[in-house]
Amino acid sequence: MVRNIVVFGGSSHPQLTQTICDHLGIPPAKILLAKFAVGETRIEVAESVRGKDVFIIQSGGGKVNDHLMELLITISACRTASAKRVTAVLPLFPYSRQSDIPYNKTGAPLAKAPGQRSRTGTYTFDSRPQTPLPGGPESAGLSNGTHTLHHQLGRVKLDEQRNGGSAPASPRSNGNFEHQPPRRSETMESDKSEKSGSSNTNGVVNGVNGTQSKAVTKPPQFQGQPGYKQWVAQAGTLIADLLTCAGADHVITMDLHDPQYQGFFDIPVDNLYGRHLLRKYVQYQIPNHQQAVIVSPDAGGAKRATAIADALGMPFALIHKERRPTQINDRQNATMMLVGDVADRTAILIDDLADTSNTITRAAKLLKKEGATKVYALVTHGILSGDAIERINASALDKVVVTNSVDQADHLRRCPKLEVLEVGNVFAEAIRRVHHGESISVLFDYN
Ligand SMILES: O=P(O)(O)OC[C@H]1O[C@@H](O)[C@H](O)[C@@H]1O
Repeated sequence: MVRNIVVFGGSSHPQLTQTICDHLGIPPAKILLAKFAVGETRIEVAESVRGKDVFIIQSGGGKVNDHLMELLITISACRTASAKRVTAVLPLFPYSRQSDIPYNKTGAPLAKAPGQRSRTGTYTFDSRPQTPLPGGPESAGLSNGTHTLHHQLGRVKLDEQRNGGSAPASPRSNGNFEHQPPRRSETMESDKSEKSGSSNTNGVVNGVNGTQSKAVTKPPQFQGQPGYKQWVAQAGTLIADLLTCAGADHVITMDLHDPQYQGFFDIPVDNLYGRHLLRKYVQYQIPNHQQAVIVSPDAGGAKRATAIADALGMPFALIHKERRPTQINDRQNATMMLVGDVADRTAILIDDLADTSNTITRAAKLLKKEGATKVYALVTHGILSGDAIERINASALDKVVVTNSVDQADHLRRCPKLEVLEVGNVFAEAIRRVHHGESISVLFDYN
């Protein structure tokens, strides 16, 4: 039993809080988690935290924004109630996929404005916004791609003509854009002149009483320039700032989507590894694992997957997500291509998280097509939002193994292919070591 420590659990995962407290030999501290009718979060810390080492357990997933707000308010409450230190324990760190480039399920920045598709045609993640260069695009050597500035402008003009409008901007001879001067229809004359006056060609209005007043010119409408992306939020820094601003002194988490996200914080962040659990599962639960092959479903996860393959001396394969328009042949599944050999082997997909499960189910389809006899997906964070469970049930996946960094009770009921690994003991040990000021590097030792 550890002393002078207080562990609170948010509403995201009460069962994990209980498991952690059981390992620590203390009961979860009393806290009232409620809501006003309007939906605002209301917190009451129901026991003293003065001079105590406080740990607050709250995971991402589910109602992620509510959980985050609940965590921030609880941190703040403990801080103002004179806690000695406040540690936020986030088994799945919310918003960690938005630490750098904005995320959507195709991996592309969320940069398309509604209706922009028709203007930019086959604009893809790999297409760079083309910076206009002096001397025109051709002379600047931009004409070798299919998405040259002129090509895009041509499309814009064509679309505008079809729609009966005019192009939002016209290229000058040097390839730059300029605002078109406001047309007559865009000028708004003063009420008085509208009612009783007339305007001359200089935009000067003659009033009834012979006085002259200037026409009020409507400011030109803002028009995004073709080839430039809309501004998109990068929430990672904001979330880091919110946690520290609320009063967190320390963060404990697991398998951050981007490990470099730790650098966004100016407080210590312990990023525990879920891969130990995944590796042990491969080693002890998958028959003839030495003949199996570890597969990363994308290049971003290759390091994570090769760590397991190397530790167990297993072969490795990679699925390359092709984001550019490409020729589809036998070795491609629409936009996925396998690099490596899985024929007549068990394939084991390793990933940090499954949200919609689109990635792992599509990867499984490709692997079976490439001759894999069985496909496992081993994933640290089983978020499994929306119809992810139905997708898994209908997929070529034989088994999906996740940790309980996110509550899996409902998922387990609905998915016969699902198996859950316990992370409560890992977090309990990290909390114990942090509390006693012991090194936690042993939790990072891989072999
Ligand atoms: O396809 P879903 O399950 O929605 O998203 C999971 C994927 O999105 C990535 O960020 C993860 O690393 C994983 O590869």
